[in-house]
Amino acid sequence: MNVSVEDLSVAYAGRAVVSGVHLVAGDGEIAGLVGPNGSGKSSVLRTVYRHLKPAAGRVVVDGRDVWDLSPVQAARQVAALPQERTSDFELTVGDIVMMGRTPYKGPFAGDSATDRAVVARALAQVGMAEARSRSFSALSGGERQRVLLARALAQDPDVLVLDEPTNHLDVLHQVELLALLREQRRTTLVSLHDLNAAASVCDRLHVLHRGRVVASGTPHEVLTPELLAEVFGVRAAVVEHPLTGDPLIAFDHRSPAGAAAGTVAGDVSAPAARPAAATPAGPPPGVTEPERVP
Ligand SMILES: Nc1ncnc2c1ncn2[C@@H]1O[C@H](COP(=O)(O)OP(=O)(O)OP(=O)(O)O)[C@@H](O)[C@H]1O
Repeated sequence: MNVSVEDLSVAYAGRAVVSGVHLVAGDGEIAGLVGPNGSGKSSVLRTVYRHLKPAAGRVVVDGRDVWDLSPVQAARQVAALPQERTSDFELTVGDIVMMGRTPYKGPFAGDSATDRAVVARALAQVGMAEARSRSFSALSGGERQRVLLARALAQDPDVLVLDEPTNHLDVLHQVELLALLREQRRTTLVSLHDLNAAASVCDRLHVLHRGRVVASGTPHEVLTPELLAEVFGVRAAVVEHPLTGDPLIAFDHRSPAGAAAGTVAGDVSAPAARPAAATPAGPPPGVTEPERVP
């Protein structure tokens, strides 16, 4: 099932933070949203999982604007792992994941055998089957994250929306979560700060900068040293991953992009300049000049 975000604008209390955004996730594709802090990734995703109404534009799933659907229809189509965290801390892990079955239950209906089987499967998929009776509040941040992903999977949606799903996860659990996403073959929109993770898991990337999409394409097309300098303000080489062939970004953790001039390579004592992205000189090839959102 296709998702397309068309000419989307988002505002908080009248202040526009996202403007004129177009992006797509094709049927069964994983589309990644990447961009610096505050670039608008969560705001875009909130409009897809109906947490936030667009100021303008549409979010179209399978040909229909999600904002025209009933809450139950929308919940069967789109499930989210949001950044807003649940406050239902007194519930057990099983209770939390069972919430994902709500769109399939009649009023006052109990849990069916199917509901229980789906919940058990979702917990097993995220490696939390043993924790089913534990209190959600007693879990670590990473464990909670995996339980909330299980809740989204139990919702059996056509479209998954995941806002920073690898937050709090150790590296093995990050790898497992990304592998699980790939296995799902569900249309997925995911925001990720880890660009190497995004390069390996996403079929398509959309780069947000100051509330606008400045580049879209495959990870190979999008993740260039020029874009990384311009948008993220970092110096990096992009090489081929020796194990997977995916783009592998080797960041220069010693100095930001703007510090290159006058800095002796390897001399960490040299003073660092401000990142280039703070005062962009012009767009790199293939990158549309980002405009400031008023
Ligand atoms: N609830 C809110 N009320 C007011 N402003 C908000 C709210 N949420 C986000 N913003 C503002 O909107 C802009 C975009 O924020 P958003 O969270 O969408 O960015 P992001 O790319 O997801 O950032 P991050 O990578 O830091 O999570 C920021 O300037 C932020 O301060």
